[in-house]
Amino acid sequence: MTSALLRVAAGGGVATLTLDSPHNRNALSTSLINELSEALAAAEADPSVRVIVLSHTGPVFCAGADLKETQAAFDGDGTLPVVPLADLLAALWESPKPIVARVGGPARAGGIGLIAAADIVVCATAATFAFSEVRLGVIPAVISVPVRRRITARAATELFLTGDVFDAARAVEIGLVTRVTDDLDETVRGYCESLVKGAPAALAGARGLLQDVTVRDELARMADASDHYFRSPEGQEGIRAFREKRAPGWIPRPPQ
Ligand SMILES: C/C(=C\C(=O)SCCNC(=O)CCNC(=O)[C@H](O)C(C)(C)COP(=O)(O)OP(=O)(O)OC[C@H]1O[C@@H](n2cnc3c(N)ncnc32)[C@H](O)[C@@H]1OP(=O)(O)O)CC(=O)O
Repeated sequence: MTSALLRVAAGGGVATLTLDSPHNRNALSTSLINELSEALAAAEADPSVRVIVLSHTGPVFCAGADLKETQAAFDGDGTLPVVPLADLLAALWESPKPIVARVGGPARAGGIGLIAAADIVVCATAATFAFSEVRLGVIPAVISVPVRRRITARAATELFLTGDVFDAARAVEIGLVTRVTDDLDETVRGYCESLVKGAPAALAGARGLLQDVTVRDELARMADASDHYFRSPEGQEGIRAFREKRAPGWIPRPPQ
């Protein structure tokens, strides 16, 4: 399956799902999320596929939730992508097949959710990361579910609260990324060659050792929390400011 937003290629036991919406930095629209979910299900159902690679075209791995689509939802003409994103992250987390992420450039917010759900993450030296949600008036709710299972609590606290950009070396240090290299394709190929040597049922079982059964329920709860913040006055101001390319104007107020 190849569509307007996603390219799918298979060969040598590897299915590569390539985010292909470089004009908006592979932002996670509902359509792209649904296409990823369908391609993931197809790869899982195909016995010739032993390993799944998440990749991208363009300079950016993934800019997180599609903030322009989000605005359309506020205007009554669209949907928020957080519920389908929660379902996609649950499916990635529970997949019986190993997943390798090939990250050639920046990842932000929801894009880091995809990375955290992968088993092995190979990134370029120039890749950068940020949990930018609080700067937009929203929270890293859905993505916190896989991310908190990868990185230390100290790092999650610092990075979720500051929203600061961090580099590839820091991403390895905190456990988000497996390997930093400028030989991205060769390194990904090497991991895939190792993974296809494993017995399929044993690989699924080994992956299962690292999965915990609470993830799907937690993701559903976090999708509700995320939806709340996206629709809040702060969320709407942050996203409007992004669209209008200006700094948001936060109005201090007591907690709700
Ligand atoms: C899942 C949950 C929350 C979220 O995910 S909230 C989303 C948070 N995402 C961000 O804060 C990223 C915003 N984007 C950037 O910071 C930068 O674009 C970039 C990723 C660092 C790339 O920079 P670059 O300079 O290469 O590109 P431009 O900024 O010039 O963007 C080009 C083009 O793409 C549009 N765009 C970028 N990001 C998005 C986006 N997220 N949604 C929609 N569109 C995006 C940008 O507007 C430009 O378009 P033009 O029309 O050309 O202006 C919540 C939970 O976890 O629960």
